[in-house]
Amino acid sequence: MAILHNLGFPRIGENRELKFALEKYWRKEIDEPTLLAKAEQVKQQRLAQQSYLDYAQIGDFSLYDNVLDSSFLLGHIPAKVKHLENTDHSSQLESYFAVARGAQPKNDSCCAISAAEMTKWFDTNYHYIVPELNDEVRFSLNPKPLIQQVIQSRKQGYNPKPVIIGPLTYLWLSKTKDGSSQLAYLEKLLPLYTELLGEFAKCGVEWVQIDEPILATELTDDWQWAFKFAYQSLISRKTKLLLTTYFGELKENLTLACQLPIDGLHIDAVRAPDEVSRIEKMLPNDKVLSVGIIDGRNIWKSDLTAKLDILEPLQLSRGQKLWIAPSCSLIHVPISLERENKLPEEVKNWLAFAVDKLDELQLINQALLQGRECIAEALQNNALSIQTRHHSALVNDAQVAQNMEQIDNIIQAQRSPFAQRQVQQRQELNLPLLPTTTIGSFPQTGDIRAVRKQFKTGQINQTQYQEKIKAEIHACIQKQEALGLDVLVHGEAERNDMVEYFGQQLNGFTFSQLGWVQSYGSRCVKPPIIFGDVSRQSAMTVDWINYAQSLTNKPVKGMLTGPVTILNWSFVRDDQARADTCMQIALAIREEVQDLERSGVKIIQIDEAAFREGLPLHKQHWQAYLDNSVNAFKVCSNVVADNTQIHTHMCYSDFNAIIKQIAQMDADVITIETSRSDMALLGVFDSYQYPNEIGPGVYDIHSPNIPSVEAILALLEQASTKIPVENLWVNPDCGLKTRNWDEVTPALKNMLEATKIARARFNQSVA
Ligand SMILES: Nc1nc2c(c(=O)[nH]1)N[C@@H](CNc1ccc(C(=O)N[C@@H](CCC(=O)N[C@@H](CCC(=O)N[C@@H](CCC(=O)O)C(=O)O)C(=O)O)C(=O)O)cc1)CN2
Ligand code: MET
Ligand SMILES: [Zn+2]
Repeated sequence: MAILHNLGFPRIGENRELKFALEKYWRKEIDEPTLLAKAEQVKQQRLAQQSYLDYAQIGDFSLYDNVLDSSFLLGHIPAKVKHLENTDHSSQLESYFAVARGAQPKNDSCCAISAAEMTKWFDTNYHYIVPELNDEVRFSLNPKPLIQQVIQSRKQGYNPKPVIIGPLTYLWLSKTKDGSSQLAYLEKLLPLYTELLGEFAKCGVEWVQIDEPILATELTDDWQWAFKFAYQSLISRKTKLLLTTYFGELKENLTLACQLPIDGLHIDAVRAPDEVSRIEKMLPNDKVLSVGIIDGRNIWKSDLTAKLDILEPLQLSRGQKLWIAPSCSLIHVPISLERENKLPEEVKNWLAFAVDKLDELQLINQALLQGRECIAEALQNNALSIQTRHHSALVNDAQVAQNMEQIDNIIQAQRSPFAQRQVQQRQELNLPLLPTTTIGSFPQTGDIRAVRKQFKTGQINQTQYQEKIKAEIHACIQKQEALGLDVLVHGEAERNDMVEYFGQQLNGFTFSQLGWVQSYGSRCVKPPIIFGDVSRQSAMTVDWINYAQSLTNKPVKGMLTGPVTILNWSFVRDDQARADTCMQIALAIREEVQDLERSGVKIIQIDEAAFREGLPLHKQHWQAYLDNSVNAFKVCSNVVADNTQIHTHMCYSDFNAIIKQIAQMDADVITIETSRSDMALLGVFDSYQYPNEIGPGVYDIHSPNIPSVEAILALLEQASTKIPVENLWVNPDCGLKTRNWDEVTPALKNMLEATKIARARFNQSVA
């Protein structure tokens, strides 16, 4: 028998209770105790859902983000929010949310607090709040909230295993403004970890889970050395340390990980199956080997027989020291299949969500304890379900296979050089210097969602729904005209989500009803499930765009989501190469691009928001991913005439390593996220002399703060030092769907005002 444990569990609540409570709290509709009571209910619910595990994780719950929680645990709180503490009550919630979301000035204070930077958690669609390191940093441990949870869970009869982010991963995720090494802060940080482990020991904690996922990335010598140094310094602790790695192979860090002075090592046996036996040999026998055997990143049922084939020999060699768990935290998958009643039965039988995965773990453990015979029936059913999936008629489409044969030819096609296209597009569009636009979505108001819900539940019919959405589009166009934007959008009111919306109209996709996965803070997504060959049924966006264009003389952008993003934000079939699924999607989007162009649309935006996030953690795999991703974009875009302008949009991206490939995509205009990082990202576009047009986001849409004219102007000035003014566009960071109109209207007004001033200045300097 092995020890069963988990690394992390979804925290948004089965009915997204936490999301709704947070948003009510932010709107000041509920007070802090009510929010905390709701959070407590969700915490209890998730503990109960995992009650049969040998250890209960404590500390993997969070009100916003667990990296931000770590910052508060370590007393690493930006100076700009410190004045919010020590007010009338002792809670840190106000400063906590101020870091996460920014805060508006109060009557008595001067300025708005901008939100901290947010970025992607490794190669996932989860976003964390980036800790900022500077000379002012003074760490000071604040263990109370965590310790209280440990004590409480023990009282409830659980065996708590606190989860913390390890010191190296914490620093690696942090950012120094001047680009100096984060490792300079390690010595300051380590005593806090020692102290924290001491606190855990005092309340009888046996095991602490310490997450160091950066061991699955390429580490330079100084980081490798820092690992040895750091864990050596934690050696005198009284609790045992389970060091967890996940999301990939350890590769050149494998020996290091096996030799660290820790008590147990968790490895991702799903993404790095070939390393398991090497690690088993290298990891000293007195240490726990925790095998992440169930896929925490995807939703397919495990092949239990194959899993047992891996685990049984390990059990023989490692005995009591074998632990089993999902490969990584389960926050990346939905909670439970049980209440899903609209999935096609056949497909549902192929799936496992978080609690179903823990059930699989239990079955596996039973077989390890009593032999496979004792779960013979379960194994048989499992094998049957795996088999039917492979042979199902739902999965394989001969027409798609035939279309895919053309793909190499399609990729070869070339548009004219950019300089030539630019001339034609300028004639065609006749836009002013610094054209202004937005990224696509406008506020998804409660009203719009309520109408969609009414349509979904049959309270209104399709015509009524369409009329309502048309009215929204109409209002949205009018507002943009009133603001004076140059290139308009229809606003995406008809889309529940930029990926789900397309998936719903493509063959090969299916959807859960309640399969929400946290993306950041209170925001969730319901990733589509790609189970079969993908193809387009009919036009997906053309009527909406044409309707919007019929209302204005300004150009309206056609708005599509690109294949790489659809792929990266879906649960993807694991029975064929991801690259092939990606190309199938690309062919479908290409057809849509053709239809839009034929209908007279002059600008088509193909969003590749998740382009960077899909980059493999190891460089060795980059080339294949990037080649395929660039080709997929070309498949979508190289079909249009030179005077049709192709835009793309990317967010949260560190483009340094991939600028060459972004240039190869050869979009006529790219809009990117830069404002939270103060245009730092633009340096790379400059040094590479990125030849095409660029719209660096001039304000942060993830914060409710309204950017001032001066702030926008300053960013524009900064951008103009890196990018030729003739090639600059002016736009927000990202889509506006998460904001409300009271935030959007004044923000865009300021953006346009700043543009006016900038145009006057730049026109002068050009003349
Ligand atoms: N897939 C994806 N990933 C992404 C992004 C993205 O846009 N999509 N953007 C970046 C940032 N991440 C984001 C993720 C989610 C949201 C977001 O706004 N999500 C919405 C849900 C969107 C959605 O599907 N909405 C449904 C409505 C779902 C709903 O809650 N309906 C209510 C009823 C209406 C209500 O009371 O709100 C219900 O069923 O009970 C719809 O419009 O139809 C949310 O959490 O609130 C924004 C950004 C990166 N990753
Ligand atoms: C996360 S990228 C968002 C792009 C999309 N067109 C929008 O404006 O919402
Ligand atoms: Zn975006």
